[in-house]
Amino acid sequence: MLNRVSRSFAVVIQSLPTELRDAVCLFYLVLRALDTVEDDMAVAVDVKVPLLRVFHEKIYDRSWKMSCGYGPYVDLMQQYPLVTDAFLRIKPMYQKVIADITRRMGEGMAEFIEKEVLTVKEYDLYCHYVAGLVGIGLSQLFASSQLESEEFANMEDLANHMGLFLQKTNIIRDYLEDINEEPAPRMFWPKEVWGRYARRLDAFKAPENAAASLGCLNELVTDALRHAPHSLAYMAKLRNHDVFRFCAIPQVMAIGTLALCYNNRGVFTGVVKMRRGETAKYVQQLCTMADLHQAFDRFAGSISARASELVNTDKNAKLALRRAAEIQ
Ligand SMILES: CC(C)(C)CN1C(=O)[C@@H](CC(=O)N[C@@H](CC(=O)O)C(=O)O)O[C@H](c2cccc3ccccc23)c2cc(Cl)ccc21
Repeated sequence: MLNRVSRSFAVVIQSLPTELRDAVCLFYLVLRALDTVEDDMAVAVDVKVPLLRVFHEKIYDRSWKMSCGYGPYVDLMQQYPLVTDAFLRIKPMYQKVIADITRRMGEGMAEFIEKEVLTVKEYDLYCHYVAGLVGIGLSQLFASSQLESEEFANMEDLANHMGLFLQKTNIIRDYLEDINEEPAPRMFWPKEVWGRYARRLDAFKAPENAAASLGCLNELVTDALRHAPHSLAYMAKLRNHDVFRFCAIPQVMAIGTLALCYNNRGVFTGVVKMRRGETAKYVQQLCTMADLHQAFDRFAGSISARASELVNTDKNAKLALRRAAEIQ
């Protein structure tokens, strides 16, 4: 099931120590199911909101399943009792972490079903709900398994930054995929930012708005870079090699994707993704904090180089230079 819903990440989960692998795998599948409910536009709001809020109880109910979702997730939802059977077999202390995060995330998603992301504060709050909480839950699983120290049971701030870094990168990268979504695109770019560059968010697709689209894109990439030093601080505390790789690989992919996106019109015309060859290289060679700093330095350096060329035309270029310097 896991292999069908994720590509490279499934490999990374499977390299976790046995003690954690099943718990993290189930955490991922429970979150995927919750995300499938949130994303399914065919589910009426007055059904979806209560379901998001009660989902943390459904994950204990062997009879629960649902016909919703798209692509590989339809199977996941139809065969959900398989996930529940496995969930009920892991240790109760792991079940509790997963259920508590699912409850907090479901509440947060329900809050945003009928609310647009307007301010950067709401942008951070939405990303906290859908990704920051994942980091908080993973940290609690790491602590409970005793593969990492007790301090991870209570590291909400740094764990939250880990999630925001990944989620903001996805939101920035997926502009075109999200804006072309039928029937109603759900956009998460904060209006407080894009509203200073255009009257409508879809205006960035038009070539005549290229300069405005790049100004907005660069500001959002610069905002996402804010989280990188905290992600590095979080990962520096990890002691288990497999847990470190599990956390570090998505973070390196994220800063690599941000470097690719910076000042790149490709974000508005096609799909911007790191090449498989490049990602494979990071999956192989990422072992130590030195490797991690080297990877972050490389991508932060690439953003610095381009930002320094924009200092005279892009009002955020100086801030981008400062943010990148904090990382190097
Ligand atoms: C929204 C998200 C960023 C949390 C999704 N998320 C991640 O992005 C995956 C990576 C992933 O799914 N990559 C996709 C590629 C892609 O989506 O572009 C793949 O198929 O390889 O990693 C995260 C993830 C991994 C390790 C540590 C984390 C700390 C805080 C928050 C999330 C953390 C994840 C861990 C768990 Cl348990 C559940 C979900 C996630």
